[in-house]
Amino acid sequence: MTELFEPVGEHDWRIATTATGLLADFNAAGVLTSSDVHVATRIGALGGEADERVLLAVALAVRAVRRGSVCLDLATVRDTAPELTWPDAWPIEESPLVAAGVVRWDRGLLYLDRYHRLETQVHDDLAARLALPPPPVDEARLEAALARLGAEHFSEEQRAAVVAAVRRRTTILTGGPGTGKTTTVARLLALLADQAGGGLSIALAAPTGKAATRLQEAVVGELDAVARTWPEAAGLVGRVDGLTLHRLLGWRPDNATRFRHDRSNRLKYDVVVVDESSMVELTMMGRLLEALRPESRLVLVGDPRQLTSVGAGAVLSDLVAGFEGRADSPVAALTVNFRSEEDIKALATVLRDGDADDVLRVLRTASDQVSFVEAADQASIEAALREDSLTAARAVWEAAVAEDPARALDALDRYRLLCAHRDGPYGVRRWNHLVERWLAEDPAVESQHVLGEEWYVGRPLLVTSNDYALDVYNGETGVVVRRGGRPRAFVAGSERLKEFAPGRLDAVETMHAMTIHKSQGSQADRVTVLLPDEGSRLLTRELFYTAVTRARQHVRVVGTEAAVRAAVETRAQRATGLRLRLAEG
Ligand SMILES: Nc1ncnc2c1ncn2[C@@H]1O[C@H](COP(=O)(O)OP(=O)(O)OP(=O)(O)O)[C@@H](O)[C@H]1O
Repeated sequence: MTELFEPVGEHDWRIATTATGLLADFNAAGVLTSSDVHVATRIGALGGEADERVLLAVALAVRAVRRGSVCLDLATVRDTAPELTWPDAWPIEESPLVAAGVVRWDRGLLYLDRYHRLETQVHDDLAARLALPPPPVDEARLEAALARLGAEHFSEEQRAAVVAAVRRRTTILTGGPGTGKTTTVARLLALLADQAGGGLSIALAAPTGKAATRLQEAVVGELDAVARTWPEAAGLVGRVDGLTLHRLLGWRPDNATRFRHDRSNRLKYDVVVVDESSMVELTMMGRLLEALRPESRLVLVGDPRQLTSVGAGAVLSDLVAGFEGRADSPVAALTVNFRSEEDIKALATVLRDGDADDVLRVLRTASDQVSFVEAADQASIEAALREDSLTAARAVWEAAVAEDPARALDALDRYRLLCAHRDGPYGVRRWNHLVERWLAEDPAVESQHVLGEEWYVGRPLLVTSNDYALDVYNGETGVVVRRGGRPRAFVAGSERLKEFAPGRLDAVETMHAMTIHKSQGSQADRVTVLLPDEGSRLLTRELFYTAVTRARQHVRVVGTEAAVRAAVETRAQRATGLRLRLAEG
């Protein structure tokens, strides 16, 4: 799908007034922004390249990175805007920019040098890990430990996955929600600790604080379950550290892309598990791989069908596709969903297969787990959303005025309204305002606490960036709760509820509604997915799949048939070379 902007006049900031020739044409047509043009022009000037076709390609490569790709596929780039006049040839190979290493031409893909280095590093570090001799395994011990894990709640594919993972230093454990990834990780840790005789240092990491907290809690809970048949298991595993990837690698105040741990200062952990790996961008994967000791174990866990990272790359889905068919593939896939209701699973399956008619059929089949509200105009959408959103907000508010933060946070996890956009008629901002208004108008609610007050009691919160000083992390959720007559903010942390004077938290948003991107790594009992209109450039199959799979008991889709079709038929495509490199291995 084309992403173009409509210049609003000759002074539009997106128009590069100094551009000429092809760059000016593509800028005026809204394909390139002025910053794409300026970066390409500057690179051309520094590298001695004046051919406007090469400069156009460089500007398109800058644009590609801006939109999440790692490189530019020149063979297909014309599809971006077929109506424009494109060069007949791309004289990239002879360009002095390639000779100088400013850009890279590799397997028919054009890279800015930084991304080429990153992608190559990720590939090479992974390849080096796979080439190491496998870790020693005490087979008799493994067999005895497997017997102690029992067979209950332990499927054949889960067993196969843990056994394969014990024998490898690197494992990629994939599966949709509820397929037992966390259960499998807990059992794997028990087996590894047993092999080592205890004393393993274990990090459970995730891209967001919320996901890291969830992983840690779930693993500890699963180890308790394991203790029913193997009482020593939890003691053998010992302490597990749940932390964000930024924290694991050692965040540095002076540098946003470098960390304290790197190739010269490796991580001390024996085992590093990374959950929600689909959200890990190429840069972070590169930093993680270089910081691991070669002999340590790495377990990447995630669902490759979910939305990719915000930053460039699609690492998890590249790894899964790139290793397909390779004898040394470290991928272990879990396919059976044990948690969601049957109809939600059916919807996720047809979405994965990508037939819009099937998706519509499942949506329209009567079910108490899946419903479809076919609504196009704002009044009908508001009418459809009001009751559930208000009921959920009121439950949070009631617990908050009752001075009960734990109940308020629990109420927050019962329901989620998900939007694709932040702004506009289908955006989080508008729906947050609407729910606040409904709450204020509700006779059961003390309205003075809602309208006109930033820190009103019952305000649900979403933390939007890591704050190491306050110990709050991106993705964590909270509620403003009354305490001693005053509002206090409570955020759910890994081990405890964290309490703050409200004004101290600055990177928070109201969370009556949430973007689908931000919802990754969390689930709620009931989920409403508000689809934007079919022209939205955010509408993709991956987005829709991610939204639907957040629901445990009920998912309601609100939108039009055209929007459903557009979502199912549009793939979130990113150009990367990682899967090609891996497939060649
Ligand atoms: N083999 C099994 N038989 C029955 N129930 C199972 C089995 N494996 C896991 N479960 C249960 O299914 C639920 C989901 O498991 P788990 O949380 O490990 O999945 P997950 O893949 O980590 O899900 P998510 O990514 O959504 O958190 C849990 O309640 C777990 O106890």
